[in-house]
Amino acid sequence: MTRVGFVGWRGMVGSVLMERMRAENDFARIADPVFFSTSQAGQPGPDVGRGASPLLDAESVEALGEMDVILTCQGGSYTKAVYPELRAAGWDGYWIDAASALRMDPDATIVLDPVNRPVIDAALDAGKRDFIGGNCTVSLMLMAIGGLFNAGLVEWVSAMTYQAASGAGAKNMRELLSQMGALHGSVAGLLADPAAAILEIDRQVTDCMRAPAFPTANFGAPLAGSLIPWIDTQLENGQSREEWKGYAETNKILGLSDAPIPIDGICARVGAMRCHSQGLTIKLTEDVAIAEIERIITSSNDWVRLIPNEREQTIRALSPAAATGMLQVPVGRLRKMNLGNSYVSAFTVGDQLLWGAAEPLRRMLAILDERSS
Ligand SMILES: NC(=O)C1=CN([C@@H]2O[C@H](COP(=O)(O)OP(=O)(O)OC[C@H]3O[C@@H](n4cnc5c(N)ncnc54)[C@H](OP(=O)(O)O)[C@@H]3O)[C@@H](O)[C@H]2O)C=CC1
Ligand SMILES: N[C@@H](CC(=O)OP(=O)(O)O)C(=O)O
Repeated sequence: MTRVGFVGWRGMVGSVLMERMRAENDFARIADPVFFSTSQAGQPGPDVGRGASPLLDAESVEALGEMDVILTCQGGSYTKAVYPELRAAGWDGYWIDAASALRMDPDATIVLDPVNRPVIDAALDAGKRDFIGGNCTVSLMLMAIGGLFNAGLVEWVSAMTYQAASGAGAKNMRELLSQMGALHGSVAGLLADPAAAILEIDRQVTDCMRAPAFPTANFGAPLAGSLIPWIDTQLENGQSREEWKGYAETNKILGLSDAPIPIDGICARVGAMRCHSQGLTIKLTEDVAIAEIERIITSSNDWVRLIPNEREQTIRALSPAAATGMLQVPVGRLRKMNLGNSYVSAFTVGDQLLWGAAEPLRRMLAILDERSS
């Protein structure tokens, strides 16, 4: 690959991407990595092994138009503003994007290559140029149980999610910690006294959480010590946009949009930092033994980790505390449900900044390199 332009590289998702690219020595494969910024043009860019060059203006269609590939983690507003102008100016390079803006565009492909490499290859063969990372919750669900979909064993899925603060952005992660600190601070004296009444501690914590001074500017509601059962905007059918993405994006990723598999559930924000968790009810197309389901899941990609459905292993390995910062995607609590033999439960956890955001983009760049060499 010759000229690859990076936009949004210093944000939260972009920083994770940079870390991963450095760790995998990806920059060695790029002849000319070029770094852009919407706010710091002219300042020194990152040194990825060739010294630091000045940042270019991320809003300059002329400078962007020089790139063979543009990878952006800058966000949907940026994509909506810059992408149409760039294409209108005749740019026909590859556009790789973390934002949702272009995902459902008919010409765009949602990338999650351990699950949909054939869909990506077919799009490249057809001359497609837009490759977009999927919604974090969807990508993590498919990293966990994509094998069952690809084996044709899924009739429908209900996904109940427990999503981390990071999905809402860096400011929200800070706000979650501020909320935690405020709650602790409101009862620190009582906590130090083992004889203090727990119901008094609880009353003061609740008062703190409901007080106008409690920091909720970003979430709009308390998250620490509570949860928020709504993510993203409201649709007319009563779904949240995050819930809608579960159906629309899963089927697009799998190339099933003509005969979509029903997927629905409720998405909730919880006080985890950067790992999304999901409790899944899977209706199988046939009665398959749990051992066979486990075999299909474990053999579906190199990152999924089966956690036996036992208490000790589950509480040790199937949690945001265990999965954060890891590329492995643990999945467990697999069992047949009382609902009938073709109903299986599963619980999965994954780092939403890795497979949920940066990793599929990094790998798409590697696929372009692999196919060009
Ligand atoms: N957060 C998530 O979980 C996910 C996000 N996405 C997509 O990625 C987009 C970016 O998300 P995210 O990385 O969380 O956004 P950030 O707010 O962390 O970063 C976005 C941009 O803000 C600018 N910026 C301004 N001040 C700072 C600062 N102090 N430190 C770093 N950057 C700063 C940078 O652009 P500049 O250099 O131009 O000023 C940066 O690229 C989202 O809008 C979304 O579309 C996709 C999947 C998951
Ligand atoms: N909406 C996700 C994060 C995200 O950025 O999703 P998307 O890439 O689909 O906009 C969350 O809050 O957890």
